[in-house]
Amino acid sequence: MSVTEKREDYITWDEYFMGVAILSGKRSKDPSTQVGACIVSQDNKILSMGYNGFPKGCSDDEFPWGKEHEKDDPYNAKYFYSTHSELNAILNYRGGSLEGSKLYVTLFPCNECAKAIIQSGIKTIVYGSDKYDGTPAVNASKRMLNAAGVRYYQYQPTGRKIEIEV
Ligand SMILES: O=c1ccn([C@H]2C[C@H](O)[C@@H](COP(=O)(O)O)O2)c(=O)[nH]1
Ligand SMILES: [Zn+2]
Repeated sequence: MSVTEKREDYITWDEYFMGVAILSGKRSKDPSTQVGACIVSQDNKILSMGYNGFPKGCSDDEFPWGKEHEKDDPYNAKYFYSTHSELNAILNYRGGSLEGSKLYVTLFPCNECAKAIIQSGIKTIVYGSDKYDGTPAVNASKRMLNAAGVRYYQYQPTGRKIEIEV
């Protein structure tokens, strides 16, 4: 029997782009927090993706992944070295302007990412976790995003399970 009706259980744009951001985060080698990002145009085209990791040439096997020495020995902790997923997504874009685009990201952007987001022209952020809400970095981020008129809202999970075999 041939099927002629349109499928109705296809995923929404938000599920699609947050799903891509989550999948991108699966590339991260960070043992504690994996973050993925996906930048989308106003007409729903994926422009760029990124995840948190060390810059090119900085070996995942040689640079430190720990965070416990953050205060007493920052040289041997990850924070000086990891490029955040949002910044990687912005830097990975080779097509020109990101003006008016939308960012899907699995963790609320820090203050450093907020600066890059604002300056690149991204106008909307859809974020997943806000686990660092209330920290100085996220407070500063929200302060700048609010001042710059960048809209942000938390992704509401639909509970849909998407299984892929790779
Ligand atoms: O805006 C952000 C903030 C953080 N990240 C990355 C940077 C690190 O690799 C982890 C955070 O590690 P913790 O162990 O949770 O401190 O997340 C990011 O990509 N974007
Ligand atoms: Zn950041």
